Amino acid sequence: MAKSIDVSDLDIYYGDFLAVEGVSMTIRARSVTALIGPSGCGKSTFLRSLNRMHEVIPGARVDGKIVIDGQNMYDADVDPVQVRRSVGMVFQRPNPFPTMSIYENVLAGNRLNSKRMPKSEADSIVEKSLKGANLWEEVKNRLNKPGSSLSGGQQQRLCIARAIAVEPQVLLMDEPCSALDPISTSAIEDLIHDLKSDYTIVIVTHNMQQAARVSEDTGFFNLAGAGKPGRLVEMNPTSKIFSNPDEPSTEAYISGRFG
Ligand SMILES: Nc1ncnc2c1ncn2[C@@H]1O[C@H](COP(=O)(O)OP(=O)(O)OP(=O)(O)O)[C@@H](O)[C@H]1O
Repeated sequence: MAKSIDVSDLDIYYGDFLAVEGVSMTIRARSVTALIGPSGCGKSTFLRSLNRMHEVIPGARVDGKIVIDGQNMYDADVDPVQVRRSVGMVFQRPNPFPTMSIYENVLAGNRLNSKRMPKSEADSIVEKSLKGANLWEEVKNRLNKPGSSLSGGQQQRLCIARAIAVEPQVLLMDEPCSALDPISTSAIEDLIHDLKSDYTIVIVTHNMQQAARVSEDTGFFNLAGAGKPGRLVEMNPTSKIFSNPDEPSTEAYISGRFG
């Protein structure tokens, strides 16, 4: 079940360095939220805080709340491994396990999480996930070939299949198309469109057209100045951000005047 996410007063640190300050936003369930802004304003840092990947960096921490389904993910009794299971992530560069088969790549998260699984159940997860990632038809006859035998765009769809195989509630995507050609990018964008009926999706992108094409809501992050933390300047429906934003700096950024 897709869930909405309520972020309040979130500060994100690397040691003493405050990288992102005072973010509050609601990310709607079953919709796509795009995060845009100039380099270094903290988009990826914020994204990683949404599934507690940020804290794997020594000294990294957050203050504030991220509530999913009534539960603050940063409460002391919440297991970060469980959070990462329910909030999946897809990275900039496709990162399938290169020597592992396509079949085993899809199951990698399930194998980590669970007990032994009957072959029939594994087969059905693999088929369902690859269908969900729009990759099944292309690979169904070569499931035992290595993940590295696929094209870059196929590898990224394989990573999406791996992420959805554990049935997360939320899917985070950090510039998922930046290493892909336009045709593969278009396939991933179509896939994002299909996936949003089941998942809450948050995507970081440098590509304004992509944000406009795929998302319902957009958050614009910016730095108040050199050495200052990144902040969420404006969060609004994507159509408004790209036609009539509230803030002059959003307008300046989307019209290419900086960043
Ligand atoms: N592992 C780290 N340790 C210390 N500081 C970091 C680390 N990762 C990022 N930062 C700093 O945090 C700030 C935000 O970086 P982040 O990568 O989140 O920005 P971004 O908006 O995603 O940038 P880009 O668009 O270039 O990917 C930057 O000042 C960056 O130097």
